[in-house]
Amino acid sequence: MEKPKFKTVQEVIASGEGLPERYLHTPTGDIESQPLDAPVPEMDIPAIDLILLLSPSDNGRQELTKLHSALSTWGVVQVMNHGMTEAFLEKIYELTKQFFALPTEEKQKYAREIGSIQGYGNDMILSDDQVLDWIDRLYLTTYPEDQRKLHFWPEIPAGFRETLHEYTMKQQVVIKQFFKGMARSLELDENCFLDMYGENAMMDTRFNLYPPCPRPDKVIGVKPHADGSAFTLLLPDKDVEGLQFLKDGKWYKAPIVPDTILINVGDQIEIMSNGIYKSPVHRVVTNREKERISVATFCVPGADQEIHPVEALVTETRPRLYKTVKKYVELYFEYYQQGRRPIEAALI
Ligand SMILES: O=C(O)CCC(=O)C(=O)O
Ligand SMILES: [Fe+2]
Repeated sequence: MEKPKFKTVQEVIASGEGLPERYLHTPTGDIESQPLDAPVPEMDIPAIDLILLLSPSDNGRQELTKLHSALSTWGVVQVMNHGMTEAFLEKIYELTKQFFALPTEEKQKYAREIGSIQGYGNDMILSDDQVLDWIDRLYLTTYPEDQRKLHFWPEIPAGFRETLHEYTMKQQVVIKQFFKGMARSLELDENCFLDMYGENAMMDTRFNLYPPCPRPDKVIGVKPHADGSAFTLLLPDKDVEGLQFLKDGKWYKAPIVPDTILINVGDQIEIMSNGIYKSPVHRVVTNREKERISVATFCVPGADQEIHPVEALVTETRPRLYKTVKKYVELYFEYYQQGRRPIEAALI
């Protein structure tokens, strides 16, 4: 059950009352006890040419090898040749910035209702001791179109709705190509992931604002988590770093590569690939001076789809790791706010 809502981060700042205790992390004694703003090395992930992934040429095969290597280690790639122009991506960033810069009363028209995810505001608080994330967000289901709740879709700034619709349709193309590329990189039939993902798959887009934060050493933007999606398309801020991935117990920062889309594997591809492709734990740290913006789209299999390891990836040397799951995302949110990894519930 959701606890009462708290102010948005922008409202906390505007109130001038200082930093509420509810945002402060206390050291736990493990890796998380380092100051959150400790410098970390940059991760070494490739930029993948999306079109080449579907090409039978030698270059295409090399691209598949690159993809396989990145997804089986980091679980993350940057994608180029995704069919969206620099100007179009710029428009999405601008509209996001403009939305969050609107007066509170205007944004509150799209406020999230208690107990549900869609809309403007902050994430659900599920327990009294939940440490709050330094993030305001607008969360919208964008696909299929008949699932849209348009009363949450901002009418101001002008063009927001149309651009989000256009972005959704363009992402659809990328999603299909990426699923096929992943299947090919594992020497599977090109449609095998797409078939499991289902015709009734959904897309949710989350617009994120991380305002400047007075205590980046103790306050986190998004606490460590892995995504519950099949995979996630992310437009990270073009100038301000903050996204970090965990590998072998250490944090690494994601590089900023202009005009690429960052794609990270989510738990459901980890399950479908029988653990070969990793759903990486990641977090967002805050910045003292600069605000940060990002736009994440979660690709979620249809609610009646059974998600399980693809048969061809279960072998004598690689026994089946995961059970069959359905409606994984529902289970996910419960675990996430408790700081637990939902995928553990799917382990055999
Ligand atoms: O802001 C980011 O770069 C990442 C956000 C994220 O991990 C999420 O929304 O799941
Ligand atoms: Fe995430």
